[in-house]
Amino acid sequence: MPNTGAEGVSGDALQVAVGVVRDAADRVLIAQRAPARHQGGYWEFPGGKIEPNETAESALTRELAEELGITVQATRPLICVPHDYGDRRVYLNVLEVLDYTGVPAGLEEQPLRWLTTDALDPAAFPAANRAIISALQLPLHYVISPDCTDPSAWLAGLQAALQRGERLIQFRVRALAGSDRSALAAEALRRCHAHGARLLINGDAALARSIGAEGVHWTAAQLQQLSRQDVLAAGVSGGSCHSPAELALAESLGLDFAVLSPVAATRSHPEATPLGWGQFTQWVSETALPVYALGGMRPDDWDQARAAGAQGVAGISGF
Ligand SMILES: Nc1nc2c([nH]c(=O)n2[C@@H]2O[C@H](COP(=O)(O)OP(=O)(O)OP(=O)(O)O)[C@@H](O)[C@H]2O)c(=O)[nH]1
Ligand SMILES: [Mg+2]
Repeated sequence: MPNTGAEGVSGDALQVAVGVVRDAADRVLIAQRAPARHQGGYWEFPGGKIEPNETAESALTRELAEELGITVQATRPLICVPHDYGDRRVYLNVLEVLDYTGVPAGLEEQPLRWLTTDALDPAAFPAANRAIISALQLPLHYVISPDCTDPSAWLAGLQAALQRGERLIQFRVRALAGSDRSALAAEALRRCHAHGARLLINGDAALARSIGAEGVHWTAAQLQQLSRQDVLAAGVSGGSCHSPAELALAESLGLDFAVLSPVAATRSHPEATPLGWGQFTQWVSETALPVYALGGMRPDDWDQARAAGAQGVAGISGF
């Protein structure tokens, strides 16, 4: 996992290991921080400071034994979140606990709750946790639609993706205009909702609003012109990024996630120089946002993307 321990871009930030513990009903465990502690009163995911000789996983194993009385057996990185509280800079290394023994109990008298990920309200958590909650609510795949010349073939492709289990779709249709385009978007949204999937409209907040889509996918050019109000009004916001500066802008605008490309060479953008996983990992470690890897990705590449610090993979062909 990127940037665990005292080295790297996080500088002198306090390194913290944070765990997402699930029950058999797939609810996640949260605990309330005592009033006198840093960010006291807020709810948190259990965890604590990483000692100098520990990895994020070994620190989490120790903290969850101390705080909850459980034994962690297996973890997987979810997201890393750098955050500056003003009085303290933290770098949260968030791990999903895939397997544990024991029954979690509040051994430090902290109140505990189990919630579905949909029920997690960022306002109840420290500010850094907004990114963790976004990551928990976003799937491993982000499907970007191909352009549309034949609406019935296009809809059949969408239907196949939904039937395969895809749950986050970007409507990226530029070859149609006017009522043809809005009718296709409305039909796409209807089909998405029939499968519990969310639809983001590429570059067109007005269309998203008029059909009631979940949100907008902003182009890199649009990010340069946007305000935080535009982002708030859009619902769920994703954005296209190609550099650390664009990732920082997306984060400061309050987007929910970013897509960083191109990771590998692609036919759709032959002129662009691929980042490779090394550059990708470095840049992603510096942003709090969940980031999808785009460019030459296949659906099965999600675990390699996760290991590089990504939320998952995005793509058009093959998805
Ligand atoms: N455990 C945890 N810490 C978080 C979360 N979000 C967040 O910003 N933090 C910050 O991470 C820092 C370290 O966490 P901690 O206070 O649990 O550390 P710890 O268990 O070692 O506690 P201690 O200070 O009692 O020894 C705190 O500044 C806390 O505000 C979260 O979801 N879980
Ligand atoms: Mg703690």
